[in-house]
Amino acid sequence: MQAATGRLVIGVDSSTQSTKVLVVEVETGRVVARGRSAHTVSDGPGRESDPEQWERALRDALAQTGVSERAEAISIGGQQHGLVTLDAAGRPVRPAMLWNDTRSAERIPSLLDALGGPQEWARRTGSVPPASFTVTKWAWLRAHEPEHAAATAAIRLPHDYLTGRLTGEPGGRGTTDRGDASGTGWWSAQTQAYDPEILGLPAVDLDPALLPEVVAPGQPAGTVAARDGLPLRDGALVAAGTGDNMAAAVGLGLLPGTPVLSLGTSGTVYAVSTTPTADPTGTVTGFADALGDWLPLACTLNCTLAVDRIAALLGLDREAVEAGGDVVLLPYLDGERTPNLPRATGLLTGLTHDTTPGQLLQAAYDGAAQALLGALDTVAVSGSGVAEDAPLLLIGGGAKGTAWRNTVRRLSGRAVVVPEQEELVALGAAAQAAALLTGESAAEIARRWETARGTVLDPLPRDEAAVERISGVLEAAGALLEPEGDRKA
Ligand SMILES: Nc1ncnc2c1ncn2[C@@H]1O[C@H](COP(=O)(O)OP(=O)(O)O)[C@@H](O)[C@H]1O
Ligand SMILES: O=C(CO)[C@@H](O)[C@H](O)COP(=O)(O)O
Repeated sequence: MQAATGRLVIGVDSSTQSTKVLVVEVETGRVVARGRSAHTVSDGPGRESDPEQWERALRDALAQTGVSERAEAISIGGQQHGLVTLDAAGRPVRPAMLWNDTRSAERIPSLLDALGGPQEWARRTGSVPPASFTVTKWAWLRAHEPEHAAATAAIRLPHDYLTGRLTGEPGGRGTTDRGDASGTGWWSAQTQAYDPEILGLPAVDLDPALLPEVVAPGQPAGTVAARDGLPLRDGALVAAGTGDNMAAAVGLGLLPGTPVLSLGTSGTVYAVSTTPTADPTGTVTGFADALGDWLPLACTLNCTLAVDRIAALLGLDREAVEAGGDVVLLPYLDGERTPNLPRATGLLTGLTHDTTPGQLLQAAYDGAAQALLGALDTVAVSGSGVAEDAPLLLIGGGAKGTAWRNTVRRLSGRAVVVPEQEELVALGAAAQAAALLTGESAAEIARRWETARGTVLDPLPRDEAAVERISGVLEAAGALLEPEGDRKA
């Protein structure tokens, strides 16, 4: 890489599978160095990661860049929703329960009832909380591990935890931002503050003093004060950071009218909206964005990892897809959130003697992609200005794959734009950090950096037959996907 001469900032993406760090030149947006370090996630009934491992991964990834100590500001984008519980000394009480841990689904019916039903949750918070949301995880912890709940002196989201490790949380009050706060379930989209009634529900019973301060868009969280071996400059500015999807929206300089499809551990589809949204069906969560607008979003639990797993089971390379056949594969290996089937398992139907392994793999791509594309109409609410034929911005690790690109084109019938820049979450975080130095808005900076520039792939005729096959199987599957008594727990 060319030597760095200008002012530098750091953007971090602490996502489910890894930490990615970009060192970016403020003036030009040029990425001058990068680092990456993997995380481990538990398997078995839950999905957990050790927050201290994220910090070690951050240290490794920063050190790999070789220039991190030159940066004047840093910001963290992180996987949304995870419940990080800290004791009075600021150490994790237990591993974090992640966004894709569905054990807390059992708490949802009573939480919904306690506030007056899904409609009321949507009206207040913008979302009907799925098992991903922090509020359901906290309710689960109180019910199953009361000793851990009692030992909790502070609650943080993954990005808040890392921000706090940088700033040292002066006065013990950590920070978050409106985007990530809007995925907790206890932040009100109406008042844009924590909701005392939700925090006071018997199943939640959470003292707001345990929660971080919600920093206003564009304001810093503090300065680097607690380096603890992190290769950063003392006194460098720390931006508020945000959830990874909000960070990617910033990183793309996203404006209303452009839908985004992100293919990573999670699949997400979203657009910026100038008005708050409230979908009482729960398909779309009405998040806030990081900058003062809104980010209606649908998310699946099974995307690139699930498809890669099916390819591995078949002994195929992930690109070895074949067209044809009538097989349908719903790859709900981790339960699913869209559609909301937290205890579902994968379902395969339509096999014949003629079915080839490549067709089975293609069916896995189709099942994963259609779950997201089917939610696009609900994301395209008024305020988001998304037209029926608006091209889709395709991002995330999966966007590098030809099979993913072609599946999205074939099932959406839309043109697809794949940005040249691959790490949009980290770039968005870098833009947040740069905004602290220049006084511009982070999205303006990203637009100045031309981060959304990329290859345009023309639309393919929409494969209506495949879309209908998938919805037909979903409708007919009933109890196979939603075990009896699922919603009564
Ligand atoms: N060249 C590629 N083609 C298709 N998929 C890819 C390619 N490279 C990486 N991936 C997929 O990207 C995924 C990781 O994407 P990423 O957006 O980094 O995930 P996350 O942010 O959830 O950790 C992997 O699960 C892998 O399947
Ligand atoms: O739960 C959601 C969005 O609501 C996920 O999108 C998480 O934010 C995890 O993101 P990745 O690690 O897959 O990027």
